[in-house]
Amino acid sequence: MGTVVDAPVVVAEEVTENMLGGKKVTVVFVLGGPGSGKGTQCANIVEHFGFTHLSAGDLLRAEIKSGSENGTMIENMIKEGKIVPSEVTIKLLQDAMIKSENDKFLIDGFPRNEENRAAFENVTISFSLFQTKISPAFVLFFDCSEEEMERRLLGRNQGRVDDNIETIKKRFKTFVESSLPVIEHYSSKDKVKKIDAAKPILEVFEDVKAIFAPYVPKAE
Ligand SMILES: Nc1ncnc2c1ncn2[C@@H]1O[C@H](COP(=O)(O)OP(=O)(O)O)[C@@H](O)[C@H]1O
Ligand SMILES: Nc1ccn([C@H]2C[C@H](O)[C@@H](COP(=O)(O)OP(=O)(O)O)O2)c(=O)n1
Repeated sequence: MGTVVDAPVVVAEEVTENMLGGKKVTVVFVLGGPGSGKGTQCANIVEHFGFTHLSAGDLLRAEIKSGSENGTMIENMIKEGKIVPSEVTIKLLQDAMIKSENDKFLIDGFPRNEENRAAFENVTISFSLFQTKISPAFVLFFDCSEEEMERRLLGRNQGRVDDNIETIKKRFKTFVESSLPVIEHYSSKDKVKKIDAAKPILEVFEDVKAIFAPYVPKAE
């Protein structure tokens, strides 16, 4: 019998729960197909419940505009309806969370695939052996038909390079193939709060409000 030599294992000195930038954070993932109304409802939640809204798509579009070295790659992925590699998106989200003075975050449009999810759950803080495991308090899922989402995206009129019928079809395919499995994963852990997002904006917000009731900010 030969000698079995174990491969060296690097172990984090400490694994913490939801600690980031010296604070304990509350994270809600906001998921749903393109055009399901995530951004619209996040704006309402910010106003009523004091969360900070971090849209993965907005952060990626800002990165393109800033002229960063990843800009062209990100733009091409977005035009093709594909998902940008996790390390890029997670760095943007992590930096924004650390920079913010808030400790309650709505993370909109993330995680969009299994790679996004697994990578975020084991974020390693740079420059240290500390590792923090960030898991969401719950996942808000806006459920809407493709027909309705297509109508909304074609009417959104924000000059986005991906709101054209050809890219929209690709985004729907990516959503079904890559994002729905993430929702199923959280569903199996009883973490998904599903909303009927086909209703008018104010009615959708009534349902959202009921879910966020435990997060009413304390009166000053
Ligand atoms: N419940 C709704 N009913 C009708 N239109 C909506 C509703 N929610 C959002 N919209 C509109 O649909 C478009 C897409 O909404 P948005 O919030 O940008 O979606 P997402 O962030 O999921 O892509 C926007 O033009 C928005 O004004
Ligand atoms: N986690 C994410 C979120 C968005 N993206 C890219 C790919 C998506 O099609 C675009 C647009 O996402 P955004 O959330 O802004 O918009 P939609 O939900 O598609 O309307 O950004 C990504 O690569 N990874």
